[in-house]
Amino acid sequence: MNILSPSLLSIDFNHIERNAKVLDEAGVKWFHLDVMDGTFVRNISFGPPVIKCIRKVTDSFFDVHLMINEPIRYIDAFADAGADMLTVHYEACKDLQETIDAVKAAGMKVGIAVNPETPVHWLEYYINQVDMVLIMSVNPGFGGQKFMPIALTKLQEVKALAEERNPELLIEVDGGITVDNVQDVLDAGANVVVAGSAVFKGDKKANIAAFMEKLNA
Ligand SMILES: O=C(CO)[C@@H](O)[C@H](O)COP(=O)(O)O
Ligand SMILES: [Co+2]
Repeated sequence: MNILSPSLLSIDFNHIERNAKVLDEAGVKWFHLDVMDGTFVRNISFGPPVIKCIRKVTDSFFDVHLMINEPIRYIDAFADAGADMLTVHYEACKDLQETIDAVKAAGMKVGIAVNPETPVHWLEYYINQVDMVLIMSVNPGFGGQKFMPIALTKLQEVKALAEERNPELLIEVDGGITVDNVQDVLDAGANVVVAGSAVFKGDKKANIAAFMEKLNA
């Protein structure tokens, strides 16, 4: 069963309660929450206080994508805000092992995110310690960018590694995913698909239904 994780970066925050309800009713079980610090990426989004507010309007699984330097500093704050999983960037952690251990110790699931230009061979040291690997298919920082095909090769590499060492691994892909290219990422090994603009532009319900059809085919 593949998972759709809509990126709330593209949601209308003026009507967060109503919009969260639309997602829940459309069968969405995960919310992808993009946290940006203006330093690791050239954009600032939101942090724990906003996540805490969203937590009040939904029981969905909170898949929190941390695009922040040294995320280890904020693990307890995100746990308190209601995060279910923290995904930290390989490129943003001084000590990845210590960060993974700290997320687990705080009672959350843990993922590692990898930028488009970062290779994935080193993942073999961590793959059986984490719940998810996130392959970025755009340079992180902004929604609405074009999908980078380099992600397909990396998804295949992660899938092969996971089959050997962690068959339960969630493999997420994030950036530029649409109903037209989602099949390619599923075929390459993704089982969790993030989509922001392709979900929230236009008719949300129809967009989600179109994604669900492909994800559950
Ligand atoms: O992490 C990021 C961007 O850095 C993503 O989660 C995007 O926000 C997804 O948006 P689309 O590319 O689907 O519009
Ligand atoms: Co993201």
